Amino acid sequence: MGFPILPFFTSSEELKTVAGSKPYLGLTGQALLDLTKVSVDDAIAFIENNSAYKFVCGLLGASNTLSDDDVVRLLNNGVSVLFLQDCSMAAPLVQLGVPKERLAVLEGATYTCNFGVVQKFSTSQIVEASALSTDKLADALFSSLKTDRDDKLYTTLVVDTHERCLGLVYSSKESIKQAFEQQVGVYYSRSRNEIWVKGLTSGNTQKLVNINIDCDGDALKFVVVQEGKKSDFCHLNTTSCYGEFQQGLVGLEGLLRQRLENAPEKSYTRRLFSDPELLTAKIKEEAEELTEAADKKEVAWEAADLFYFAMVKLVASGVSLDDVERNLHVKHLKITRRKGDAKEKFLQKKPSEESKAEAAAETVDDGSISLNVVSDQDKKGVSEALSRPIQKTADIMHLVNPIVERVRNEGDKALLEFTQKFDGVKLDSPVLEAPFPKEYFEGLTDEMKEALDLSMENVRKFHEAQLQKETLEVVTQPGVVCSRFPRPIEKVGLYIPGGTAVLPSTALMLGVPARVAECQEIVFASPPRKSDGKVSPEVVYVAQKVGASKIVLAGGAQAVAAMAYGTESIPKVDKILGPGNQFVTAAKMYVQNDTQALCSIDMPAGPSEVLVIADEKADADFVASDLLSQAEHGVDSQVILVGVALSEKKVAEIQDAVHRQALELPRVDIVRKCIAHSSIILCDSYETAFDMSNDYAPEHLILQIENAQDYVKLVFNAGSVFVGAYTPESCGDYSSGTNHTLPTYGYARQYSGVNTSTFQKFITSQVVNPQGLENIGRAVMSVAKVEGLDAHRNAVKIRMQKLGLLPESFQ
Ligand SMILES: NC(=O)c1ccc[n+]([C@@H]2O[C@H](COP(=O)([O-])OP(=O)(O)OC[C@H]3O[C@@H](n4cnc5c(N)ncnc54)[C@H](O)[C@@H]3O)[C@@H](O)[C@H]2O)c1
Ligand SMILES: N[C@H](CO)Cc1c[nH]c[nH+]1
Ligand SMILES: [Zn+2]
Repeated sequence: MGFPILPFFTSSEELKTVAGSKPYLGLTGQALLDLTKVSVDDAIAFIENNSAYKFVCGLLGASNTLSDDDVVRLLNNGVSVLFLQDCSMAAPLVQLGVPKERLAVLEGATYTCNFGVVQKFSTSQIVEASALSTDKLADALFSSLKTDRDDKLYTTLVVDTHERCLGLVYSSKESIKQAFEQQVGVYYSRSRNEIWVKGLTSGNTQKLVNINIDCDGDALKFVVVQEGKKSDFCHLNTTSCYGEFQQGLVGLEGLLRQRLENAPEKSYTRRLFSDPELLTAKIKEEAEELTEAADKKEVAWEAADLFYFAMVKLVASGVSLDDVERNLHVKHLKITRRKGDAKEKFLQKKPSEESKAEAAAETVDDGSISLNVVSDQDKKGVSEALSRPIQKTADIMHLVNPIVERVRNEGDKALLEFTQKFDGVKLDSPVLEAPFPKEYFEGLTDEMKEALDLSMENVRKFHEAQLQKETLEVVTQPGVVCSRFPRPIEKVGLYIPGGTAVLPSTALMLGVPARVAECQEIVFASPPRKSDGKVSPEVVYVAQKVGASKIVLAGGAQAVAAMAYGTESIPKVDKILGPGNQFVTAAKMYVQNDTQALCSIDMPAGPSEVLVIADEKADADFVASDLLSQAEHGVDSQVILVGVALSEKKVAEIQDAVHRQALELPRVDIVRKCIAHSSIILCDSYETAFDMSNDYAPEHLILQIENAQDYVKLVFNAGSVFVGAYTPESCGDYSSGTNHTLPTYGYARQYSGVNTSTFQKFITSQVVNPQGLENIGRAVMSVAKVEGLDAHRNAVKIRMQKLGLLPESFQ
């Protein structure tokens, strides 16, 4: 259950003064810092200097003003959980790499923490530290505590700071109050029937460190430091009421502390304390022996030796095991980890690929923009490298479902509200009707028109060639003619992303084939610009050219919902197509599954990704430029280089080119985050490289290898392939003629990218004449019989009997 009050520190000043003047606040073990007012440095200093507060949380303001770096710094330096006032604040933090369980979102009037302990904090339990007193803390405790004992005492477990049980005692309300006031172990003695200040007579007093309640509120736990000469808890002069503890690390620490004070002059421990060189040598020696130990017994033996000498070092340096454990705890809270590579001098030379990968990895130690390097022999590493940086479906759906539901139920009103919330634009109407007003084309240059026209023409040529117009006809048996004919999907909704970049190219990639397929109504949707609430003139130009009837001025899940269900001003469409971020993709998947929406989608086309297969002959600059062209799309994009027999030198050249080119890009911050979850995988053969690629099923596959065209036959899963050194992926993004709306997340295993048939459906028909019925009728009847579907059978039997194709007596 935890302590029922969360002291709230509302300023840096308060942190310094109140925490010092009210040491009893530390007994709660927890604190919430207002991160809109407490500086990051002060928050970290507070955690470092106040070890009593083991569970320190931070409250982010409704619109988080902390930079990503500050958030990471806080979590890496001991902040356990971030309290969020609004659920929409969670997604960007999760994207940043903050684990979900480290976020407590305000729901109703309660923050729920699921990290370390499961604890719900209602806003009434979050109380300003300056307003708290020992009485208030005790009263809050009493309101959560219960006892079923006749004497109304509370069962109290006493443990030391290593959570080892010292004994079981009882507390009364008065003893608890005194414990708060004095911060020492005060209980209630049942035998003497009076308040019992532990150690008052024996001298074995206790410093009280923490008070806590168990999960169902019927037992207290006091964490204490046993003080006094022998540090015994039990009246039988043993450390605990269950006897002495086993001589583990804590016992060794105690023993060495005593030895530090009184070890005989010539004893070995004394020598160690007074000869730092000897101690250093012993630690190294034992560490080496541990690395060489082979069987379990040997490893345990050598580890114990190493711990012994390490403990001598701790005691000699005045460092306690508590300090080490606190350090481990803060490290456990870190959300970014060091690479963990060993220093050069400790590395033994290793052969071949593995060493190549490690050597290459070492170049990324310093904030440079470079990819993680793994060898294909490292199966776990490869699997991690190829896992996509996306949120779990359940998590993203949790955010998207309420948006879709609200737009579905409240139409334009909800749509306009979400546009204001997520895109920062307040609009009067969510839709722009064709013919589009002149002012929407302002800023469009002739050069841009020409570029768009050229791209549209190439996309038209390639997609028109794909158009299936003819009716397919096959005579399966004499008298049985089967056919299939295409029809355009009537109303299509085309989503054009506009979050971090405006993509008029997507408008043409979707609009042109919709036009080629002769869809009757084309509706565009794209997020409006913050500056003036319009969409870019390039998007409007394409909309006009392909004959779109409307542009929905909205983005994200809300735009998808509006087109799927329709609103007062937006028509419901039959199919939604187009790429987008995780919210857009999740909303498309939602509406596709809702039979009430009656709306299909093209495919899951989420954050862009590319896999480049390169060999030693590849140009490092070309490879780097292709990786970066997809990395700049978004922080959740991923780029992978599979290197076939690459030399160390080549890997270094590529890393160097990535770094150099990235620094020149305006979107370097996005690139940096994308590259952080992107990798180079080193392998020996083209076959292995293609196996890996087929397994990953990338949206884009680039082949920068010798005789690239010959290897296309090895491609089984990919959205679109870019063959040879002079085929950058950007050509497909804009102008070559292929479509750039492609399956991501590995869905290239089962989906094709957008093509002309994506805008069509195919209807089959058949004609059966008497001769045909004679040829297939008996088969139909037999199968219908075995299925027990007599009406099916009758429909054939009646006809065949009238035609005289069956005897009258046929049953
Ligand atoms: N697979 C493909 O074929 C393909 C093609 C082009 C682009 N893309 C990808 O499309 C994506 C475009 O993403 P984008 O973000 O730039 O634009 P977007 O238009 O897809 O998304 C922007 C919208 O997301 C919504 N949003 C943002 N934060 C939100 C939050 N916290 N909660 C709810 N909704 C929120 C807002 O409504 C905003 O309008 C990129 O990842 C890019 O890589 C993919
Ligand atoms: N590469 C993206 C598809 O993943 C499409 C795009 C549009 N503009 C630039 N690129
Ligand atoms: Zn692109």
